[in-house]
Amino acid sequence: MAAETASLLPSQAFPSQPTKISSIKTLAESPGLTSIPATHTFTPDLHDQVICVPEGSIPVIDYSLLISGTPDQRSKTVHELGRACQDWGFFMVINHGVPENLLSSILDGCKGFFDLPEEEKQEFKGNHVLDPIRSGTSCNVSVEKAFYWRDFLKFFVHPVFYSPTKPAGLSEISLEYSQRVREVARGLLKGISESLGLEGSYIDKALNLEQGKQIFVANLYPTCPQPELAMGLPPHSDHGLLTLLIYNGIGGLQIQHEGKWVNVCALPNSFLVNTGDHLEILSNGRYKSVLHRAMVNSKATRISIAMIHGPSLDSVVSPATELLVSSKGNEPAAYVGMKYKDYLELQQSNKLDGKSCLDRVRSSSLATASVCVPNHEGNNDTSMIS
Ligand SMILES: O=C(O)CCC(=O)C(=O)O
Ligand SMILES: [Fe+2]
Repeated sequence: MAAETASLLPSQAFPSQPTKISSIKTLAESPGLTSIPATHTFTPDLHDQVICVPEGSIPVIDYSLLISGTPDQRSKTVHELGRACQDWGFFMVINHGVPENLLSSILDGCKGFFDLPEEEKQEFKGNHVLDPIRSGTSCNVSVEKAFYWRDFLKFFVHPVFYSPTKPAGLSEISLEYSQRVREVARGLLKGISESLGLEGSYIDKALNLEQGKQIFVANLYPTCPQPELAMGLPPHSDHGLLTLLIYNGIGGLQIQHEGKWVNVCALPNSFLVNTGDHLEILSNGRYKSVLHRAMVNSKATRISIAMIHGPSLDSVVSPATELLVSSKGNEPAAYVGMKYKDYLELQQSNKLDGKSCLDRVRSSSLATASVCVPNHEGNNDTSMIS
């Protein structure tokens, strides 16, 4: 077993075949582990400068004002949402109405999944990026060169609800959690539509959110003996419109703001929300998706749950035409239309690499670039989008 070998060998002698390490959890729990395998080592420049921003600089949105505030409070909150999306691509949401005990139960449920014996987790391994339930380690071990200090469980919860059948109770709690979070995401997207000068229901209708894809992603970052050499998740943007994230009180999320990395600490009982690539596309670049990454530590295991909210799989997403025409003249569309399903496959089948997936649908890159859309056998067919 990889775990037993791991404690006996120096880091250079770890198996170069990453698939031998079935989970970081097993590896991290191997007795006497003092170094990490070369396969999981990142060059230090990824741990570049992190800055501290003054307390209170990260935008906070009071959801209750958006839903049941006075007209003045509502329009002020819509304005704040717009500023947060434009200046940060990131904000915290308080007073969202999702009960605190549901947040702790869902985090416990995910811990229960990661604590299952390896063979039981393997039952939910999945093969293809669009399989409705997948669990594993790193991100996409077939294309990555260095592997992340992270195990994951992903499952699709809308429009059709899937969930692992183990551990007992996870399915029920994740159904309730998904529904409650989805409601909040739709409320936020309504406010975001308005902040763009569009009708409140614009995004909902244009991207068919009634059938919107919602993906539950649980991340486990075990303690790491050399956290300065490891990466929980490398810099990336999320593919959807909005991601709502919670975690178990152990920090590690960093977002990029004005070119610098900023540590994020959630206010108690809040959601951390980041804007995704499809909000950037729809808004024609007014609201850029935020780069973020997850760091690991040597003291405590971190669990996070990212809930990704995207368009329906069949929606072809392009910039809102209403944003391209104004009294000042026409603005060119900065992105070409692509079916969300194809984008999702593209991003999930490639290594996580900043915003490289979004770069492929930028209009400016079209003259020179071709777009690789993986087929269902996982091979890459190169096709030009036009
Ligand atoms: O664990 C975190 O804080 C970030 C997770 C994340 O970025 C993701 O799952 O896409
Ligand atoms: Fe992410």
